[in-house]
Amino acid sequence: MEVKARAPGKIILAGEHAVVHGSTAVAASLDLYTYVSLRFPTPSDNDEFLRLQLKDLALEFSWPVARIKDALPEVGSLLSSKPASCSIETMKSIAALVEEQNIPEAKIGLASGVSAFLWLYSCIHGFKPATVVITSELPLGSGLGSSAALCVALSAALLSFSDSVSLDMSQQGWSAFGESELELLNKWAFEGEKIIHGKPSGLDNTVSTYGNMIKFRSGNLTLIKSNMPLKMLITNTKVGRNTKALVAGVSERTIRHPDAMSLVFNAVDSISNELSTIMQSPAPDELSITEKEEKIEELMEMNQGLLQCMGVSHASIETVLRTTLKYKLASKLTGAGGGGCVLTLLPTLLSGTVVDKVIAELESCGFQCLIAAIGGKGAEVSFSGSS
Ligand SMILES: Nc1ncnc2c1ncn2[C@@H]1O[C@H](COP(=O)(O)OP(=O)(O)O)[C@@H](O)[C@H]1O
Ligand SMILES: C[C@@](O)(CCOP(=O)(O)O)CC(=O)O
Ligand SMILES: [Mg+2]
Repeated sequence: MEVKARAPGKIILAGEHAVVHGSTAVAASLDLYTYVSLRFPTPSDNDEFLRLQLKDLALEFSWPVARIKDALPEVGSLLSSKPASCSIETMKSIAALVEEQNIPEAKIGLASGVSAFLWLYSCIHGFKPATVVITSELPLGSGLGSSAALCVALSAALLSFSDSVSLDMSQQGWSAFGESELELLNKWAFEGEKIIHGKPSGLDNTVSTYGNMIKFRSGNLTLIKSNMPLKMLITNTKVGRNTKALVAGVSERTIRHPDAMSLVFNAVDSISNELSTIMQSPAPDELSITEKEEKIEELMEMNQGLLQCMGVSHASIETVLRTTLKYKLASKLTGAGGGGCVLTLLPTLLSGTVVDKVIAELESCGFQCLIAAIGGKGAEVSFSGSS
């Protein structure tokens, strides 16, 4: 029997970075997913390896399970349903296991994702042989939460075959988790995100777990119930960056200028709260939708200004902002910034011709545009094969 789990990426409408420092953020899931399948060999397979295949990257890693047991003896004693943090010592042993795989230098960013995999796998399944296959529709390291989608999909697949979760394996197609299972897999995913991000807020793994649009502050989420359709253009600048380094940079700036940065974070908090109020207020007619969109555009511009104050904008992001402004469209970076993706609100009454023109101009700069549906499903699983 094989389990396949999927978890969505996300966009942050307001509050990235400030959310790490206790401000409110608003985020929504995307209809782009990371998929993780897990299969245990049968005794006749005589396979004593833990195998990880990154399908779209054409990479495969494998470790004899005895080697993992040797390197991480303390993890065996952790085997429980309780999510646990990876100690600095264990992290060093995991780094050695990853290093042995000789990841090509150009793809060395994957090392943190592979480390998160080893931690989650060995905590939940110990030293059992298995084959894990990962594919993703999300661009990696672009602000759309591929790291969280990976950790959520991994936790979902791993927990589905563990004693901590009981699911109806006979169900056909994708099925959702119950409340307590979602809570558990979100906690495990957060532990994985810690390995990739250093100091995550928990926003990305939470929106990937629960889907929808959420308001998030200090580990607590509120679902945003909105009838307002939001159409967002996502522009990928294709400038690579690393969330861990950008989050650390904002923390360093906060240490240098605590009073100023605290005011910046407070301003972001107000922006996120106002945004969520607008999203949830009833929309009886088209005029008021337009008014709401204008307010959201202004809040996006204000949030972008504050992200510039935090030092996480980038020349490529500024190019997107300038280009969309020519068409009177408001944009802001989404995710950690420093490159990556930019959001542009496409108002309901905007003509298709203008949308085509702005996309053509952005793509002529070498950027990649997509319009994705937001606020959809969270983590799900599907079973196949006979047990
Ligand atoms: N499908 C995947 N396979 C392996 N590693 C992944 C995958 N998705 C994400 N990662 C890990 O997450 C990192 C990107 O995370 P991050 O810098 O937080 O950007 P984002 O979450 O915005 O995509 C990658 O460098 C890699 O280590
Ligand atoms: C910058 C931050 O707010 C979001 C990072 O998102 P991403 O990894 O760039 O998709 C960090 C966090 O909330 O943990
Ligand atoms: Mg990330």
